[in-house]
Amino acid sequence: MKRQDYLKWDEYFMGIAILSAERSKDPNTSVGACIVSEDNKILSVGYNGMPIGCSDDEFPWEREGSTLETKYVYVCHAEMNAILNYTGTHMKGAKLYVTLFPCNECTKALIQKGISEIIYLSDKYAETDIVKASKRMLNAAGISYRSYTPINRDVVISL
Ligand SMILES: Nc1ccn([C@H]2C[C@H](O)[C@@H](COP(=O)(O)O)O2)c(=O)n1
Ligand SMILES: [Zn+2]
Repeated sequence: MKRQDYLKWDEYFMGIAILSAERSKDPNTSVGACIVSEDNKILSVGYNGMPIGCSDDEFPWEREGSTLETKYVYVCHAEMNAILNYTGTHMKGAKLYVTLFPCNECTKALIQKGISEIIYLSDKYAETDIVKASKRMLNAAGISYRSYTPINRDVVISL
């Protein structure tokens, strides 16, 4: 009889998004993303981080202060990195697994790339206009989004 406690697709791909987030240097919010084809092949992964050539040690990670001394104007979002890291030709019909609901800017890019479903872990900024704008665009574009249902299981990786 086959193993019964294998990871189901949602668990596997959200697990990869969570693991990808562990690469982030953001001290407040680590985000991971995993883009998966219609037939459950991983197309790309990403996490939030500074652009290539912009040192993690020199660019700011502050949340508050003058605009140029906060992270927001520099950091690449996990979803944007996942899109940009993809080296294939098309992602039409693909799904996005992401640990935090996409912002409006990433949502525009996800729509334009043909993403058909978003599965997210946290929606902690749901009350912000940024996320409200994302949902408005996703609703208009007919793209579904759903909250990942945790299975309350620990998967331990010893490194
Ligand atoms: N969907 C998102 C939303 C945000 N991010 C990044 C941008 C920042 O590095 C961090 C949020 O920082 P906070 O304001 O919570 O201190 O997460 C992303 O990659 N994807
Ligand atoms: Zn974004």
